[in-house]
Amino acid sequence: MSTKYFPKDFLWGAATASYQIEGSPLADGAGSSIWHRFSHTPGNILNGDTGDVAADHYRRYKEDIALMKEMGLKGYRFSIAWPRIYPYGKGKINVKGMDFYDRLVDELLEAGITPFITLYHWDLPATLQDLGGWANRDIACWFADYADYMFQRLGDRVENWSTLNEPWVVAFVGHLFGEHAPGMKDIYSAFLVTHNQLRAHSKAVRAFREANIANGKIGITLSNTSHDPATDSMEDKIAAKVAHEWNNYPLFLHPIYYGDYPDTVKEFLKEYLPKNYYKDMEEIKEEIDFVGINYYSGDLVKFDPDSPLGGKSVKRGLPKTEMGWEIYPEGFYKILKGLQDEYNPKEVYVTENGAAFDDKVENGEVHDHKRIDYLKKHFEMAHKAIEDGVKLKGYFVWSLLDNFEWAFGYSKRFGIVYVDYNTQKRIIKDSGKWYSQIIKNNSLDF
Ligand SMILES: OC[C@H]1NNC[C@@H](O)[C@@H]1O
Ligand SMILES: [Ca+2]
Repeated sequence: MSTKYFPKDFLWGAATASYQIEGSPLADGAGSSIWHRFSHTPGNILNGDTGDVAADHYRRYKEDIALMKEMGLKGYRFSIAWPRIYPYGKGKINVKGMDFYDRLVDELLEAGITPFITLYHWDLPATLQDLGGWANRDIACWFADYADYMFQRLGDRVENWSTLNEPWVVAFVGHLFGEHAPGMKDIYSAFLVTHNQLRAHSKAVRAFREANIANGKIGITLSNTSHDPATDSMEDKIAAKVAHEWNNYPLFLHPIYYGDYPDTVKEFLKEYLPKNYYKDMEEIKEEIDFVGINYYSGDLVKFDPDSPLGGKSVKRGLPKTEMGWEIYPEGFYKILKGLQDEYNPKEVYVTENGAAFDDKVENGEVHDHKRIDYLKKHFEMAHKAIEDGVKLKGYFVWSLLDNFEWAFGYSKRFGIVYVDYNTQKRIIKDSGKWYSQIIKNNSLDF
C-alpha cells in the first residue's frame, strides 16, 4: 500500500445542475423551461416525477453550502437556470432570479469554496424552444447575450466558467432519441443542434474575452463513454473509432481546436451535417482555457452494418451501477489520456464522475461502500493520468446531492449526500465522509 499525492491546489469538488436540485422552477418571476414542460408532459418521466421540488435547493442553499464546508469541498460546480435570469430567454431581466445566484456565489466565497459555473445545463427557456430552440441559428446570439450578462454580473467573483454541459446529450438524447427535452426524434435537427451549440459556445467565449475577467478561465463540458473494439478486427476497430469521434469529446473539440468535424463524422455522417456547415468553422474555431470531462462508463463496440454509425454497443459482463452502466475505471484513464494526446488542452477538469447505487438509510447513516469503491478506482486512474502528463487540475464528483435524474426522476441516487425527499433531510453518506478525508489529505492510499 503506498500513498499517492495529488498536485498542490488540486480542486476537489462536487457538481450539481439547476433543474436537478433547485425546485421552485417558476418562483420569483422565473420563466418556464423545456424541462419544466417535458417533466409535466405525462409519460416522459418515471413515476411522473418533476423538478417542482427536487432537493429544494433554491430555498435551502445556505444549508447545502454549510454541508459542502463541513465536508471540506474546495470547489462547487453548479449551473445557472437561464429562465430565472431571462424569463423569456432574452429581453427582460428577472432581478429576483439574478439575486438568487448573486447570494449563492457570495455564500460560497464566504465558505471558502471556489465557484465553478456552467451556463447551460439543459433548462432552456421554453419561449426560445417555441422559436426553434437550439435548431434556430439565432440561438448563438441569444446564448451569447445571456452569457455576457452573467459575466458582467458575476465575473468580479467567479473565475471558472463552462459554457455548455454535455452538448452531445442535448443534441442526440434531446433531438434524436427523444428521451430528453424537447423530445424530438430527427437526426438532421440533432446535427443542426450540435452545430448551433458550437456556434453559441464560441460566441460566448469571445464575449468572455471582451468581459476581461481577472484570472478568468472558460471551457466546455463534454460527455464521454470509453469505446473499445469488441475484437481486433479492422471492422470493429473502425466502428469503435466512429463511436468515439461522434459520441465523445472529438465531435466538439475537433471544430474548436482544428476548425472541422472529425474525419469519421465527415465520412460516415456527412449526410446529416448542416449544408455549408464549413462556413461557420472559422467562427467556431476559438481558443478555450480548459476542457471539462464527464465520465461514467465504457462499452465494447462491434461492427454492425445495420446501424447508421456502423457499430453497436456490446456489454462485457462487468459489474454495473444502478443505471446499468458497466464499471470500467480503465476507460476513465483512456478518455483523459486520449484527450491530452489528441488535443493537448491547456487544462483539464473532471467536471463529472460518479455512480448511482441503491442507497438505504440505516440508523441515520448510509453505508454506500459500492460508491466508495467506484470513486477510489476512478481516483487511482485520475492519478495515473496526471503521472502520464494529463494536465488535470480538478475533479468534481457527480453529485453533491441525490437529485432529479432526468427521465429516471428520483429513482436514481448519485449523491455523496442522501436526500430524504419526504422531509428534505440531508444525510452525508459514508462516501461523503470518505471523500472529505481524501480532500483533506489530498492523497490516496493504494
Ligand atoms: O447521469 C448522471 C449525470 N450525467 N451527466 C449530466 C447530469 O445532469 C446527469 O445527472
Ligand atoms: Ca459585478
